Amino acid sequence: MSRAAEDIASTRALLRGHRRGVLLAVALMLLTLTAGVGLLGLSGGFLTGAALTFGTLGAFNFFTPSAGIRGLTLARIVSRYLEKLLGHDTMLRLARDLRSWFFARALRLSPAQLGRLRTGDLLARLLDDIDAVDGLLLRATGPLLALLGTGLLGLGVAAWLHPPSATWLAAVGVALALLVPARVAWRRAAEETDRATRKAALRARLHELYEGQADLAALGATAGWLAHVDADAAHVATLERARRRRLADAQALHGGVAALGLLGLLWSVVTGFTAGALPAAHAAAVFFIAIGLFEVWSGAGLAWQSLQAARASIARLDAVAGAAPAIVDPAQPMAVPAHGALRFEHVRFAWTPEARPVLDGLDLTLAPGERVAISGDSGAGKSTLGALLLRSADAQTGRVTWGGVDLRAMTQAQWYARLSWLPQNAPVFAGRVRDNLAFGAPDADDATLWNALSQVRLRTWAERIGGLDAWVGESGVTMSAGQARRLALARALLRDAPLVLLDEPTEGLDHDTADALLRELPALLAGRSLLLITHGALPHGLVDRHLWLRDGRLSEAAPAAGR
Ligand SMILES: Nc1ncnc2c1ncn2[C@@H]1O[C@H](COP(=O)(O)OP(=O)(O)OP(=O)(O)O)[C@@H](O)[C@H]1O
Repeated sequence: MSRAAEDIASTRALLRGHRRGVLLAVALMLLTLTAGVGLLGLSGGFLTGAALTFGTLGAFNFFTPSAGIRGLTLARIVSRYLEKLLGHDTMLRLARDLRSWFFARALRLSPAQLGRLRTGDLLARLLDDIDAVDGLLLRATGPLLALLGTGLLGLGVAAWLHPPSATWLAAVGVALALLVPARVAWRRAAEETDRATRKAALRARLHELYEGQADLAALGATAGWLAHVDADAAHVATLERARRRRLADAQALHGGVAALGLLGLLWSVVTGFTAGALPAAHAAAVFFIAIGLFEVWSGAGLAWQSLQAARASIARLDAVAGAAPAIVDPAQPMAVPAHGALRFEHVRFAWTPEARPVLDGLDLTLAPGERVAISGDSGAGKSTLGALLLRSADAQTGRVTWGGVDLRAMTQAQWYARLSWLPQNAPVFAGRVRDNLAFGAPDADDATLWNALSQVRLRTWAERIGGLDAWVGESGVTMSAGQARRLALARALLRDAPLVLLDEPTEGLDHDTADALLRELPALLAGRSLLLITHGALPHGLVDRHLWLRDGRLSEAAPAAGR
């Protein structure tokens, strides 16, 4: 792609960027089809002419048509070869660019925006919908243009040889051009959208079956889930069958109309011949051109169907890729100090316009180097506060500032460089221990990585499994929950950022390990500010202030027992 992927606003705009390759492939397609039809017409005319002048070959121009046949044969072979080569190359480039573009556009959206989509649905857009779209130009619009072009050329030659036959042929062509799309595509847009949506739902359900396999098995719910998968699959199969039936109907319709068309044409050329208006060789040429055109036009049904499917998929891709991101970088970001106080000023935030505000007039100041813990009932809004800090969403009123600069006045990259974060469900990635530690601090040497492991009490574990280059499985399957949590904590602490946000850092750890880690945390932070979200009891001296989140605001007073 010549432009930055994320600047292209729609699927069609991205497709337009490939128009040169596509136009060339369509031109080659047109040349191949036209050479095929021309070959059939010329051979038919030539054989008929040669047969009728049998024994008087001296009077028959043998050389011009046979040179034409050789020329068309060669042209057809070469253009077909180039068309396949170029067509596939263009399609693969389109598929590549569509995928990276869609991915880049989806990544611009905030986690809250993306979170509204099921992962399986996103996957379906990335795979099935892009499959339907990458062939749009070469399976749908390209062939339709080529069929039209070959048709017009064929009709032109027929009109030159015998205008009445060309008129009849054009009438049959118009009938086919109306009847075939009417059968496969007319008023089918909603069905194509439904088919794409159902396929995505099936993929999402299968993805969730795979992800939740252990829980479903433990709850004895696998059979029920599989029944849903079967029902979804049956629905998709019904839609696919209906689609294939429509295509088969259209082919049958095409065959019937073409057969009648040929009979009519035969009558027309025979009449022309017997009236002396049409030499036999020309009559045969017109007849064979018609056969060639009907053969070529038989691809129209599939092309129309592909066009409909691609349109539905374009709409699905644009629904994600065309969405405006909730968080955008300012055009002229302000300079941001390396260190400063973090401030929430009268922040009010609701996840949706209809929902009650989770944070309602919240104020908080975290001085440089200060350590503050925030607790509250489940659902009180602690993670929401973290989400605003991470800019997954922005406050509806009030503001969050760092060193006096509103977070919205700086770029996300500027802000993230100042923040280190341990989320509640911190991922462990399939890869080496080293990879899992170092992606927030890529320049850290081995000694620093080992030190980080020691700080979170994972050194012995790491030595036992083979050191920094040992492999850990996806989602930490080769680790205990506590080990995975500590690995993620080590990663957060390794990052050289002035503000550390830890969301339940000791979740999953036994009491003694948790207590020891928390006691050591101030030394590990080495003067960095800490915002600690926690449910648990805190050892003395860990934080400077312990605040409670209730009714959307923070207060120093712990809730009364029994609340
Ligand atoms: N992405 C989201 N979209 C819509 N609503 C959300 C979202 N995240 C949280 N909420 C809602 O916001 C409210 C506060 O949730 P939040 O996760 O911030 O609470 P919490 O204090 O962190 O709870 P817990 O201690 O159980 O983790 C809840 O009512 C929750 O349903």
